[in-house]
Amino acid sequence: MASLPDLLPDPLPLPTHKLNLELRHHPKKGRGVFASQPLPRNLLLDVSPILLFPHPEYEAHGRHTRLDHYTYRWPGGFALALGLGSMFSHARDPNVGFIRDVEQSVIRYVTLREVREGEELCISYGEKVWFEEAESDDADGDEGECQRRAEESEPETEDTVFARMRLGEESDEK
Ligand SMILES: C[S@@+](CC[C@H](N)C(=O)[O-])C[C@H]1O[C@@H](n2cnc3c(N)ncnc32)[C@H](O)[C@@H]1O
Repeated sequence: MASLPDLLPDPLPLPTHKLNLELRHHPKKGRGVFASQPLPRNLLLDVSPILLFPHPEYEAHGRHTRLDHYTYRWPGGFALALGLGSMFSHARDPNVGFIRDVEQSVIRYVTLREVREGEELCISYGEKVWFEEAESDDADGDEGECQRRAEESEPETEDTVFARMRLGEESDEK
């Protein structure tokens, strides 16, 4: 996950996005989404359409490929978030929550608290992840941090609880 072709610019600005965000490469995490501007809490960051792989097709093919690092559990199969949705790194204390909208076949990503300029935007993939979690001070120090120090975090309330909708919450596999 860590390799990035030499010719790709890093960081890569996302000028067509309405917010000032960019993709940055981390040696252990691979690419992730960073805020290039301060963001308020409860801000809709992205509405990512999903591509659904029905169970039989996924079990026969997708499960055995890199796709399996990206998919969300979804009624009827597994879903790949198109666009920014597939680029968010994992954090145990995420600053972004996601809501699966099954009817519209999209996932909405919303900030759970204020985000500083330069902070990484992370969701929670769940309790059990399938990779060795990179420490926030591995490479970028504070710049790569998804988590604020506890004293700076807002207390969890009912409207932040959707961050607990884990990627693969119904499964032991993810
Ligand atoms: C949904 S993808 C995220 C985008 C990915 N980083 C990329 O460059 O395409 C999930 C993968 O990112 C990596 N990853 C995400 N969060 C991580 C973390 N906190 N520590 C280490 N690796 C992480 C893992 O390799 C994981 O399988």
